[in-house]
This record gives sequence, structure tokens and C-alpha cells, in this order.
Amino acid sequence: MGIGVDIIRGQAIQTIGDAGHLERLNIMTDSRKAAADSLFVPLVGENFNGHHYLKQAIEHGAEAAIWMEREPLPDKIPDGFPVFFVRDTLAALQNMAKSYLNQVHPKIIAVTGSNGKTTTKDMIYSILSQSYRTFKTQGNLNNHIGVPLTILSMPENTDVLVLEMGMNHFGELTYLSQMARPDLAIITNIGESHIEYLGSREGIAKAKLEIVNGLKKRGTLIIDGDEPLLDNIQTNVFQIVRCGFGDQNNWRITDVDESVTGSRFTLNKQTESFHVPVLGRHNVKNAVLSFAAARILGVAIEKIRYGLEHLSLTKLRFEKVKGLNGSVLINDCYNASPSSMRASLETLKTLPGFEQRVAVLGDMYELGRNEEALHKSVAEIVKAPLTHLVTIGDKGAWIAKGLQEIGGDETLEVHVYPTKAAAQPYLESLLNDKTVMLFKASRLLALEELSGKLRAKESTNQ
Ligand SMILES: CC(=O)N[C@H]1[C@@H](OP(=O)(O)OP(=O)(O)OC[C@H]2O[C@@H](n3ccc(=O)[nH]c3=O)[C@H](O)[C@@H]2O)O[C@H](CO)[C@@H](O)[C@@H]1O[C@H](C)C(=O)N[C@@H](C)C(=O)N[C@H](CCC(=O)N[C@@H](CCC[C@@H](N)C(=O)O)C(=O)O)C(=O)O
Ligand SMILES: Nc1ncnc2c1ncn2[C@@H]1O[C@H](COP(=O)(O)OP(=O)(O)OP(=O)(O)O)[C@@H](O)[C@H]1O
Ligand SMILES: C[C@@H](N)C(=O)N[C@H](C)C(=O)O
Repeated sequence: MGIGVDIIRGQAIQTIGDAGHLERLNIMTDSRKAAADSLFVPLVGENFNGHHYLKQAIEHGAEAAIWMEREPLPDKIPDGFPVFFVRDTLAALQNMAKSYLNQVHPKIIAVTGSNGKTTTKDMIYSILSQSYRTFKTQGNLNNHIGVPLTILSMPENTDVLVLEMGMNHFGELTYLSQMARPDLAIITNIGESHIEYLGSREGIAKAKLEIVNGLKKRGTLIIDGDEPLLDNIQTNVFQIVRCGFGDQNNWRITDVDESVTGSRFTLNKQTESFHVPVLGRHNVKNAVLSFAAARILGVAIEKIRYGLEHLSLTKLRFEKVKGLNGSVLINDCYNASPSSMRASLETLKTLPGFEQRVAVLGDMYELGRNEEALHKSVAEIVKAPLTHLVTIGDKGAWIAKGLQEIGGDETLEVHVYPTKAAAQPYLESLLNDKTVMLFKASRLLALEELSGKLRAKESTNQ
């Protein structure tokens, strides 16, 4: 059995790191997903109570389970199946992660920000994994459950752990930062994501700055140096490194050149340039944040250049796919906020070699009481060389309404649809070898399901 953890009742979880050697735990939190030789950690969520699925967990590979004392054990669990009782299974998961972290003791880079966390995490990993045994957050597992799961998935010989930290309420990043105790902390940008719960961009900046609350002494905070809300950080315990386009930055981006292969840029007007195979000035900034972190860890320039050039990005982040009739589809639809939607639209405008540039924009969530105005604000940049605006959903329709109110670009074709299915026939009619089509909306819309119906068919004659 791969469980190297002798978990005993309640408070023992807090001391488990002292109790002996921890092996890397294979954790199952979802009985629906097979996980061989795992420890089942049933969590109580919004829709289900994991404690109701022990039988299925065992069928799917659980070799032991931790169990909330107040939850009744089901009948007929296999004789000798280990069950360890704790007061709270989520707290137990988090404490096991802290104990394991103290045992492995990697360098820790924490990445937060309204947008670009996953992209920057992937960039840092691509650079550092050439020189260090590096482990990173898988996908977007970045909250109070995802971060402990990431830590417990880390190999025991990890040198550097790159942790994505998400939040949508005050206090959450303090918790995650104090759990992980990062050596480097990165704030990619201050947008409007989750502004519904944080009240304002000032509130978002305040919440993001909580990431320093667990930063190790003599640690370093690396930030978007162009963001005024991050200008007046008072500290005498950690270093601050600024990255961006303005003269005030320690790493100042110069000479950005975008092409079909991606983005090339220089720093501080040096002659040597870097290339990253993704488009968008925002992604150049993500690359420079990653550069800054790598330099602090002593990575040679040549390895940074190679790592950026050979980036493998998590899906649905400005992901180009072949569309019907020789068209190009861009799935930038893992999530959306006005700042990320604007960033994507500006990039869509710059893609060379297309005659039809179609923006398919959908609902954005968690924008609070100003959600209509925030959707309408996107309309300001919906203009040529964009040729078509297609909105999906009731909130997405506000973008079209905003365009109408500002007396938008007459040459633009605008269509408003309530659903993905309703939009599909029209979108399909636009696809040819001179068309590029961007899909962007919040996660709940899952626009990749729509673009998936417009993808070029795989050739059968292999
Ligand atoms: C708790 C959990 O992991 N839930 C996942 C589950 O959701 P579902 O609704 O199906 O189940 P419940 O949560 O109600 O069930 C409780 C548990 O029971 C398990 N279970 C259920 C049924 C069954 O038959 N057997 C079972 O064992 C179940 O697995 C639960 O453990 O499934 C969904 C689909 O796979 C998951 O999406 C859901 O995961 C939730 C959302 C989660 O928080 N997962 C984390 C591991 C995570 O990191 N997810 C990230 C997204 C995180 C995120 O949104 N970050 C925001 C910032 C927000 C921070 C914080 N305030 C917050 O609210 O998260 C950001 O901007 O980045 C990801 O998945 O990408
Ligand atoms: N620095 C940035 N500034 C503005 N927008 C950005 C930036 N980086 C990425 N984006 C946009 O945000 C989208 C999401 O990127 P990514 O997944 O890396 O962000 P994230 O912060 O991990 O998102 P989440 O909050 O869901 O974890 C991208 O597809 C792009 O449109
Ligand atoms: C899914 C979560 N990580 C997120 O990004 N939510 C916002 C609201 C979105 O989906 O745009």
C-alpha cells in the first residue's frame, strides 16, 4: 500500500510531520475519478458530501481513508480497510500538506494576480525545469483545496515548487501564503476578476498583496511594475522587483515584435532578445515576470531564453486550433474579465494575414453591481481591424449594447445570440482561410464546446 502515513486520531494530523517519514501521498478527493493506491479524503462541498461515496472510492483505488468523526461510517467496508478519524478532513488535508512541505523543503515560488497566473506558472516551469527538479500546479488547482493537493502531489526530491494561488475573498491569500511560506511571490496584474467580492480594484490589489504575509524573510516580491495600485508597497523585510513597459521598472520591456510564431522582445534596451511562442503584450509581461524569478534563482540567460522558446501552455489560454475551411480558431476561454478580454482583443487585432477577425464574446461573471458597465467598457476597443462581434449570453449582449451606445464602428458586423447553439450556424458561415475567430467568456460558458463544433475534421486517411 503506498500510504506512508500513519495517521491517528484528531490532533495527530498536526504532529504527523514529526511522527516519521512521509511518502508522497496519492490523494483521492473524488470517488468518481480512479486513483490507484490512494488515500481517500472525503470533503463536504456545495453539492455533495464525499463521505457518502466510500464504497465507490474503494472500487476506484482507495487503500485507506481519513474520516470526519461526526460522519457515520457506511456498513460493509472491507475488513481491515484503514480509516483514520479526524475532526475535519479539509483541515487534515491542509495539515498533511504543511507537514510534507516541511519535509521536502523546496524553494517555493507563489504566483497570483487577476490574470496570467497559470500562464506565468507554466513559463516559470518551462525555464526552471532545465536546471532544477521542478514541480508546478497542475491545471488551475489554486485554492484552499488545490494548493494542498498540489503540495501532496510533489515528488519527494523536488527542488523548486511553483504554486499558483487564486483567491476571490479577502484573507484567502494570507492563508495560502502562510501555508506555503514562499521564497518568491509574483503578482501578475490587478484586473477586475472577482471584483464582486472585493469591491474595487483597490480591494483586489489589497487582497493580492496578502501574498507577502507568508513570504520568507529576505524573500522577493515580483510585480507588474506598470500598475499604479502596486506603487506604494511599504516594506523593509523583502525585496521588490518591478517588471513592465515603463521606465520605472527594474526589468523594462523594449522592442516588442509580434508575428505568427509569437512575441519577440528585449529588456532594458539590451541587444539580446527573447522569443515566446504566444502572442500579446500581456504574455510578454508574464514572460518577463518569469525571467525575473529565474534570474533570482541564478538561472543563466541562455536557459531562460530556451525555456521561454519551448513553452508548453495549459490549454484554453490563447490556444490556436484549426477551424473549418482553413480558418484559425483561438480558444482563450478558460475564463474572462474585462482586462483579460481587452488583452485578448488587442492581440486578435494584431494577428497578421487575416481578412476576417471575429470576436465571439460571452458572459463574464463575479463582476458585482457594475457588471453591465464593465461589460460595456469592453466595447471601447471593439473596432477595426476587427470585422465581426458576436456576443453570447445575456451579459455578453451588454458588449453589443455598449458598442451601440458609443456609436461604434459602422463597418463592424454585430450579432447577438442567447446561447452557443444559436450562434453556431452563423459562426460556421464565416469560416474560411482568411478568418481568425477568438472565443472568450467566463468558465461557466465553456465556449470551447462551441469552438469544438467548428474545428477542422481530423483527416481520416492517416
Ligand atoms: C471540493 C471539490 O473539489 N469539488 C469539486 C467537485 O465539485 P462537485 O460539485 O461535483 O462536488 P462537491 O464539491 O459538492 O463535493 C464535495 C466532495 O465530494 C466529492 N464527490 C462528489 C460526488 C461523488 O460522487 N463523489 C465524490 O467523491 C467531490 O469530488 C468533492 O471533493 O467536482 C468538480 C468537477 O470536477 C470540481 O470542479 C470541484 O472542484 C472545486 C471547484 C474546487 O475548489 N476544486 C479545487 C481543487 C480547485 O483548485 N479548483 C480549481 C478552481 C479554483 C478556483 O476557482 N479558483 C479561483 C479563485 C477562487 C478561490 C476560492 N475562493 C474558491 O472559491 O475556490 C480562481 O480565480 O482561480 C479548478 O478546478 O480549476
Ligand atoms: N498579464 C495579463 N494581463 C491581462 N490579461 C492576461 C494576462 N495574462 C493572461 N491574461 C488573459 O487571462 C486569460 C487567463 O490566463 P491564465 O489562465 O494564465 O490566468 P489565471 O490568472 O491563471 O486565471 P484564473 O484566475 O482562472 O486562475 C488569458 O487567456 C488571457 O486572456
Ligand atoms: C473558474 C474560476 N477560476 C474563474 O476564473 N472564475 C471567473 C469568474 C471566470 O470563470 O471568468
